[in-house]
Amino acid sequence: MGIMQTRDLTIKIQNKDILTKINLSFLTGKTTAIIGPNGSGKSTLLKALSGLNNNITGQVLFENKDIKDFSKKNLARNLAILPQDPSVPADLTVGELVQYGRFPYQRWFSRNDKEDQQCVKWAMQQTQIEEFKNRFVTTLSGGERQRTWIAMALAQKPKVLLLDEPTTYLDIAHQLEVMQIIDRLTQKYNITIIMVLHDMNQALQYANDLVVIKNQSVFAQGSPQKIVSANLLEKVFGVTADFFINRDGNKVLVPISLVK
Ligand SMILES: Nc1ncnc2c1ncn2[C@@H]1O[C@H](COP(=O)(O)OP(=O)(O)OP(=O)(O)O)[C@@H](O)[C@H]1O
Repeated sequence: MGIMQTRDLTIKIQNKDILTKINLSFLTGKTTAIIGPNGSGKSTLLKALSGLNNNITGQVLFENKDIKDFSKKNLARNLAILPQDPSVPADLTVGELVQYGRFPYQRWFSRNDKEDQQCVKWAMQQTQIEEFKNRFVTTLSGGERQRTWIAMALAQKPKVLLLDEPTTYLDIAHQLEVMQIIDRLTQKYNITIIMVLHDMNQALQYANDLVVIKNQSVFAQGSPQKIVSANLLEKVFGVTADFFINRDGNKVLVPISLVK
């Protein structure tokens, strides 16, 4: 049994069906990638998993309990989400932003400053941003900024980290950097990662499990190395692709053309 499940999760927005009867289970301490065409409902699914979408029918379960039964703070101690395009106030330093991640642990009558500081330090170490601590977030490069957002989410000390396209806008080296941070979080700290990705090769290389969304439903779920095939790419994205085996023995793909 995975750390999170959806049961007949259905989402309509303004009377339009976005997701219909989604039944998924997410592996504990592993990385799950969610892929699918633009507009297929990936971000909507991620938001629903985080409890940010109240407009759902069906259930989202965290450790077998409906997330509706968690207080906001308690949920935030377990689940952290990094949206696609977070915006940052102009006058916030890296250290201050990461500190915000501690909000779910702070109470008006007692602040556990030492633990807060330790968690902030740990989060900044994991994402290698300690040297930027006193810089304004707005002055960072795209890669540094993305690591800062991840650090803020990590400061929450979540069991599950939800990431929406964490490598968009990054060059290939910084994409790898983010994926390696993610890898370490699962392997060393048993954090469960659920992320929306567009890059199928990143999913093939880094995800333990893949969820493919198409036409408001789950088209397939399973090990990416097993389920990604020419047939799947044709049916889901309408493209033909060639496959190769890389030096690690993993499948990689090269998209070739649109299916006529
Ligand atoms: N607040 C909203 N109001 C109206 N429609 C919405 C709203 N939020 C999402 N939608 C619609 O729901 C559908 C799914 O959107 P979503 O952002 O989840 O897709 P996605 O798979 O993440 O897309 P992309 O790959 O382009 O980021 C889209 O048709 C979108 O226009």
